[in-house]
Amino acid sequence: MQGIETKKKETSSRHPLSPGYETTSTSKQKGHPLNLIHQFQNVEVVKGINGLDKVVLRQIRGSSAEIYLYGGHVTSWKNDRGEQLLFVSNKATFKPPKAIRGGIPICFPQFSDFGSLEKHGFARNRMWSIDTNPPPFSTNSPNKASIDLILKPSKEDLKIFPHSFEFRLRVTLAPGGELTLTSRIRNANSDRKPFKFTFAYHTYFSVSDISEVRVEGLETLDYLDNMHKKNRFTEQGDALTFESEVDKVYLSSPTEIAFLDHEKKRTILIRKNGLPDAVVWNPWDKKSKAMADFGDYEYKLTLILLSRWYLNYHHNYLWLVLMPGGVTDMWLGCNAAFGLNLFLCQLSLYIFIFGATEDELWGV
Ligand SMILES: O=P(O)(O)OC[C@H]1O[C@@H](O)[C@H](O)[C@@H](O)[C@@H]1O
Repeated sequence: MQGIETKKKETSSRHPLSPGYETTSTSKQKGHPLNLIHQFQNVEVVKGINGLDKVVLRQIRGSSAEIYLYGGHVTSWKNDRGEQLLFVSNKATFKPPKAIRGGIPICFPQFSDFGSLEKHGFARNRMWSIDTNPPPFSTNSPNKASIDLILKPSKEDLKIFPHSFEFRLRVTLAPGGELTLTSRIRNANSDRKPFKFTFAYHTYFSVSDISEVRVEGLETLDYLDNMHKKNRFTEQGDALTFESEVDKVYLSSPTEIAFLDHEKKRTILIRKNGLPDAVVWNPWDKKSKAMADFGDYEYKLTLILLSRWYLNYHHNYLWLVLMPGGVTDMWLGCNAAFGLNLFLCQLSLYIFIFGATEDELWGV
């Protein structure tokens, strides 16, 4: 009884994009702020696991995506058949300060443990906020469901990373179910100093069985093998398949990578921009057992494919340097298609590209 009353009170007093808000007939009344911002029509903010706020994006044909404000973390991406395309561990804690295991963690301002910050940086375990007044979309893409999340450093963050920044994460779900994440990072230092950072989308995809998966687009590339002292090798063969632990960093990887799941008869296409490295990681059985928030056999159910800015050439890694007032965009688009015919998928990818150019994404 108490709970119901509280919810009523909160719902009526809150902005439609604030936590706890649900789309009701009342919210659709004329003049309601929700009706004034077209791109918010398919957006809902609800309570997720452990009471954490999450944004739900929906498309009319049935696809959806979920983003936790904790970490600016995409935890769900479903196609119009309702099939989950991302992996989240059954053991994921959804409890700060631990990052959520699975989905798409954002690694910023540091990738891995190369630097003085905590591993993979702090963005994945901070609370992000919703920007209710984001830059507009251009008129020829009115049907995208989209949310802009913002992360700015707290006083505590500035003690360990003394740079003022604004990180805008735009998550977009197109009518065909394509998911796009765009990260716009701005240097807001008032002392006019540049800062440097590394970055990654640490994407955990859901697969039927890792041994049934083939990755295309990385063959013949040079890679650094994290399992062999980061030594440099050249990939041989047609496509990547999996039969043991893998942790490889492909250098200068193409903007398009695909993986095919034979059992699910599904192809996922990944298109990235501003992210030259592609990391393929699967902990396999031994390492899985050592991770408290990862099931012993869940390595079979996920393909972890990171798109990152890091460029580690035998430890002489390059940071991305951002000048004062400067911005940089890095985006990742994923599109799921049925069947294992890459040509057909590329066709749909190109439709996707024309449907979501960078300019269009930012409405410029
Ligand atoms: O457990 P974390 O901090 O999420 O890191 C997961 C993994 O991230 C990968 O990027 C690294 O290559 C692995 O070595 C690491 O174990």
